[in-house]
Amino acid sequence: MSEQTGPDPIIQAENVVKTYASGTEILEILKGISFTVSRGSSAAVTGQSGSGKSTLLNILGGLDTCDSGSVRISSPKAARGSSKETAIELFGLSETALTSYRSRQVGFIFQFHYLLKDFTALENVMLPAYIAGIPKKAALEKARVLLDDVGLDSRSHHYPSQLSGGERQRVAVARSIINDPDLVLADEPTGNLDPGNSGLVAELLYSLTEKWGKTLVVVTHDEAVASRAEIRYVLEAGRFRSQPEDSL
Ligand SMILES: Nc1ncnc2c1ncn2[C@@H]1O[C@H](COP(=O)(O)OP(=O)(O)OP(=O)(O)O)[C@@H](O)[C@H]1O
Repeated sequence: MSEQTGPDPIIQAENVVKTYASGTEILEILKGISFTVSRGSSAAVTGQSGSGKSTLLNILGGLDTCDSGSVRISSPKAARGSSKETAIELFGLSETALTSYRSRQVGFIFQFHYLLKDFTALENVMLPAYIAGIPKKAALEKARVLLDDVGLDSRSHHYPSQLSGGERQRVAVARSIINDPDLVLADEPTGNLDPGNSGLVAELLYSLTEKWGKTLVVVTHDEAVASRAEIRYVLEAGRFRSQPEDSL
């Protein structure tokens, strides 16, 4: 177990346990993980294939649930409008509340971009906002600004098949923040890219914290991506190594 405590934690995870059943066997993937991530910081999770990195990220994103433990996600102080802390506990949250959490409070970037092939880059970026109830015109305008920010304004009417791998992933980055989440979770975001495009996407990822004030948790095998994080966690045999590597 390893723990980092910051002044304004956005993630506070305690004793997170996750098992999977495989036939008659119970696989204990996460064996009681505790950690804190400060608002506006970046954290990288590395570890061997199968060590449970995606499982952990999915739990943080409300895409999967843990067997026991606690995962608290707190709201920003400014939004709270008072000094009283408000945090949601993901463990045990209803499916409806989890859906709302996934849609509004967290942005996802995956190894495979999951852009919808029949929609343009602009439409792909705007869709989560539209689905969340923002009127189409306003959602399109927001998407246009974000595509500009990721350097793809000239590609906004291109379909995914007309974009390069790196461009598709930049669209996915823009899409991840269209609903202005505090937290962005990225799972192997450069896993499908050549080194040049990986560098561009890594630059963009870390600008999420530096320019937009987001909190970034990235799972990666890419040392160039992991080395830029403020905190590094290494998953090993269901636990974090005793101390994060290269913590600032
Ligand atoms: N739904 C499931 N049912 C059973 N076992 C699962 C399930 N999902 C994941 N696992 C197992 O849990 C372990 C952790 O998987 P996970 O995808 O979190 O690893 P990872 O560290 O992200 O791996 P990689 O680096 O290869 O993506 C693996 O052994 C995997 O086979």
